[in-house]
Amino acid sequence: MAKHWADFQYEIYLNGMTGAVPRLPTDLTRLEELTGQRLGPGPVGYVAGSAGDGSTARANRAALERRRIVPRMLRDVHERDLSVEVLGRTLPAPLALAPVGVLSIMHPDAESAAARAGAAQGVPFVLSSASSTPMEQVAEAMGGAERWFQLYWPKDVEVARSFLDRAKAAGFTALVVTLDTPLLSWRPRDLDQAYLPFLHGVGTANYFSDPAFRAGLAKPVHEDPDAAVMHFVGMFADPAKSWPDLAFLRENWDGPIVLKGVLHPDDARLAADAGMDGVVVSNHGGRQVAGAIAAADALPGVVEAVGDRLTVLFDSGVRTGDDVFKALALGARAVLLGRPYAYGLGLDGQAGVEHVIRCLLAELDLTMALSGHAIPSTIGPESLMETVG
Ligand SMILES: Cc1cc2nc3c(=O)[nH]c(=O)nc-3n(C[C@H](O)[C@H](O)[C@H](O)COP(=O)(O)O)c2cc1C
Ligand SMILES: CCCCCCCCCCCCCCC(=O)C(=O)O
Repeated sequence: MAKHWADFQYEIYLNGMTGAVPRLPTDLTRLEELTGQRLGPGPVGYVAGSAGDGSTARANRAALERRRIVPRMLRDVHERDLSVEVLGRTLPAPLALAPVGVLSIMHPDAESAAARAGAAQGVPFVLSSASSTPMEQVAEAMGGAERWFQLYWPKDVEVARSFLDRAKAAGFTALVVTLDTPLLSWRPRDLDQAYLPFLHGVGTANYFSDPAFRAGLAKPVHEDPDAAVMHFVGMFADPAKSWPDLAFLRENWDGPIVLKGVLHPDDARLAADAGMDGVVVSNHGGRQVAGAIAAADALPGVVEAVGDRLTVLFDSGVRTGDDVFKALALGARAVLLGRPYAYGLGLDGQAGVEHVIRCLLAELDLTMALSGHAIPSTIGPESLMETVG
């Protein structure tokens, strides 16, 4: 029998019989405010902030909230199974932890704690290129659990090749290539505080530990850290890349490749034509193009264009179990969760991330059951109604 994520609800109420209450709110939309009260303005601004005036991040929420679930009754939802097939693997639920860079600004245990939380709950962890912890160390913290590596495609081809080789050797099974960050966007919350952790050598661990990266330095990192930081800034991404360049990744990575940051159906078609395995429909949580289309509004068009050729994943704005339901109804195979787990980490380390995962999936499980769905594949466009305003 598959795990019933909703059992977390019983657990909480039963613990309450001894007077215990959860350490963190179970309404995950409250985590941002709580994090703001407990952590410094730099880290909180960096994580909670968005591009421009925040309109894309708001649009992400609005596009999900505008769509309402149409529950069905008397459909035998006693036994439920939330598992899904993603990139050739069976996941226990349609969820992965999105790549979130520089997690040490939230908690000293950073990516290792978040990865362990994912591993403990069976949820894949996607490690950012811009992590505070080298990929090998995160992999070790996870044991044999499912992990994917997110590539910020370095300008230097030897560093790119080295990242792919290291990720493969460290047991990362899928490559998630982020396309929407060839440059850092205009982020007023960070600009107003002149806050960018990378310039202090935080979030650069994969680079500073990389032999090909180090080979390009005149002096070792510890002797001239500022030069190492500037070397990182110069090679972090490459705005000159175009679609034919994807052949390099296909030649140098033998597992599944997923392109993250796709919003236009034609880009999704180009991804399929380039031999990719999937796309993440995402606007980077509203952090890159101010004024961009909401990710949930982009999802149906991408699914229609390539749903039969590629695995379509989704992120940007997911905060609740019903948001996950809506993304599935719009055609996503699974969702990636961003900021909420970073807040959980900031508030309570690994336990905080596990709390976030368990709340989200318990709410999804209950939303499915109460709407007449025992498995994700029965959820479809007819499960939603789009409302106006
Ligand atoms: C603090 C922060 C750092 C991020 N770092 C990365 C990153 O290194 N690589 C990447 O592909 N996406 C990164 N993202 C974007 C997430 O992977 C994801 O697309 C986004 O957070 C989803 O939106 P949500 O936060 O509304 O769930 C980052 C997001 C945040 C909030
Ligand atoms: C001397 C100033 C240089 C500014 C250029 C900075 C280049 C480094 C940018 C690293 C960005 C990592 C992004 C992580 C992420 O995805 C996010 O959303 O944040």
